[in-house]
Amino acid sequence: MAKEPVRVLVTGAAGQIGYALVPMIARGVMLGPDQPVILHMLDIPPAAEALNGVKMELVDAAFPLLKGVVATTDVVEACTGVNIAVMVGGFPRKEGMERKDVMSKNVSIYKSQASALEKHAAANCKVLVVANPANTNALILKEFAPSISEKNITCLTRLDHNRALGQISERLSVQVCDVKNVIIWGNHSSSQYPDVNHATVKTPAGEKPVRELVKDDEWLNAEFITTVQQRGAAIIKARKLSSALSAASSACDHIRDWVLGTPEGTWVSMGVYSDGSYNVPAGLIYSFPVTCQNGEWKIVQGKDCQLKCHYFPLTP
Ligand SMILES: NC(=O)C1=CN([C@@H]2O[C@H](COP(=O)(O)OP(=O)(O)OC[C@H]3O[C@@H](n4cnc5c(N)ncnc54)[C@H](O)[C@@H]3O)[C@@H](O)[C@H]2O)C=CC1
Ligand SMILES: O=C([O-])CC(=O)C(=O)O
Repeated sequence: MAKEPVRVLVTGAAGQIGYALVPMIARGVMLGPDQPVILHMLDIPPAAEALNGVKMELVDAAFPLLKGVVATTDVVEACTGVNIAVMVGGFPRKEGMERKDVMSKNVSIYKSQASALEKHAAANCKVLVVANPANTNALILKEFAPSISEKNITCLTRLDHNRALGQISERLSVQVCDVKNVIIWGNHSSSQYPDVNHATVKTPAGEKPVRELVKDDEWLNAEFITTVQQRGAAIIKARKLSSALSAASSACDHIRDWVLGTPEGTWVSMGVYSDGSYNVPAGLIYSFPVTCQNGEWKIVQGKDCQLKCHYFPLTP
């Protein structure tokens, strides 16, 4: 029997990431090739015409899994009945800005959208915050939507996780799908700590530690880390726009693994509500290694890393 459609909200849907993300969702990249979806797209009134253009293109693309499109500038209409909310709407940072520089612009947006989600989303709605500063916006959303379970509010650090996998794969000339179990600790900002100390590569002789194969601790402890930390800025410098394609793809990875589960023996990085694990103060939204099963994430324990403390002063 065909599955019931899942309603997926994308805020900022007329923007760069939105434009890359909505066709991925409609193609089944986020929720699987047998899961019908109804897309809810929200943007602000000045972007209404562009948003309508995106809706027209979604119709024109004739996606078999797409069972409906709500394109609106009304936050209540956008949030009503949604099962998954991907919060992309906001002001992006430009060249030369840190992510914290867009905080004041984005905080007020997250307050009002939190209330609408709390009142109108489906019970158990899962929320992924992408807009910067992502950890802070997620925390604000949690504050202003107190009845949404803290287990259901997350932020995107999967892009940083994927960037770390990509750097290792390039360095070793191996397939990215053979590299696993990097960890992004902390914030989606330049204070994050990309950690390869538990990461492995699948080789014909079995799984080998990344450090053993790279054989260059100096690179792993310095250039690798700063490359991942600064990758967003490098893309903005090159494109004059933020990393829309990879952010959209990573948002799909984040929700897919959360809903459908992480593969056996593999963890991923997600910004989640800290329960005090690894001495991270409870109540912060912090990126940890997690595994997912039955629609729930769980922090992987016992992967302490000595270097982590250097990155502890959290900046948004
Ligand atoms: N967490 C991550 O890994 C990444 C996060 N980002 C962040 O994602 C956000 C979106 O980036 P882009 O799509 O490149 O920006 P964009 O400027 O192309 O699109 C943002 C969209 O949000 C809309 N918007 C503004 N205020 C809104 C509101 N109150 N309600 C609904 N929509 C609203 C704008 O009209 C625009 O269409 C930015 O904050 C960016 O910094 C970008 C890349 C990676
Ligand atoms: O760097 C930015 O502002 C956009 C972003 O978050 C990223 O690409 O990681």
